[in-house]
Amino acid sequence: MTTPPSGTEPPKPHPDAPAPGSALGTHYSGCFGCGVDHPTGLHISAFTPDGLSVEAEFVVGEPHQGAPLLAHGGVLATAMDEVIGMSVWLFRKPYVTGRLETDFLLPVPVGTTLHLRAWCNGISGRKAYLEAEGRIGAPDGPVAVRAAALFIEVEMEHFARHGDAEAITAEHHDFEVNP
Ligand SMILES: CCCCCCCCCC(=O)SCCNC(=O)CCNC(=O)[C@H](O)C(C)(C)COP(=O)(O)OP(=O)(O)OC[C@H]1O[C@@H](n2cnc3c(N)ncnc32)[C@H](O)[C@@H]1OP(=O)(O)O
Repeated sequence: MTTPPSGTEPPKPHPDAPAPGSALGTHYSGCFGCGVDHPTGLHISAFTPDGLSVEAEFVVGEPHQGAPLLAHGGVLATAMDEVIGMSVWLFRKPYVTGRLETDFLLPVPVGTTLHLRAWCNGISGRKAYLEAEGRIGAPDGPVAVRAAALFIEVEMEHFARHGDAEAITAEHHDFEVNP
């Protein structure tokens, strides 16, 4: 379910994608993954090297423990969800996570800087097929976490109907999507 149908091409950069090297802001200051105002969130900040993928660092701290001095798997899955969500926004449509598969390959000690990367393998209709990885200590360090995801395109109305779309658009004018 997270593999694109055969024949699906990897996407090209959207004409309005941020320029290569651009930092990506938070989509909502209260977001648990990237919100700058979240008191206990992951505070992930990211950039895009190429308008197609996202890179970020996540420092695993004591609030993220599962076993003593080791990261909680659910926190690591959240970090994967976040960078994948940031990467699919490069295509300038709102998406939500439909399915998120996570492989935990190595324990991640508190104090680790996890180097995250997310990219899109293809978009078919409303479905975007994405992957992410988290490497320990360096961009070419050992892979500790891998994720594959299916994100589903929604209308902005999804956030208004189920949540508070105005809170997003008030902070982030990129989200004033006019389909
Ligand atoms: C403004 C931007 C803000 C960005 C925020 C990013 C935050 C980070 C990412 C997240 O964590 S998002 C929060 C967690 N996710 C959710 O809350 C989504 C909850 N689920 C839903 O709202 C709906 O189930 C969903 C919008 C995903 C789909 O409902 P729909 O009624 O619009 O579509 P439908 O159920 O017909 O599914 C469309 C297609 O996707 C497929 N699909 C949907 N969910 C699936 C699933 N879980 N696994 C596999 N396939 C799935 C479905 O089979 C179908 O395939 P086909 O077109 O081939 O028939």
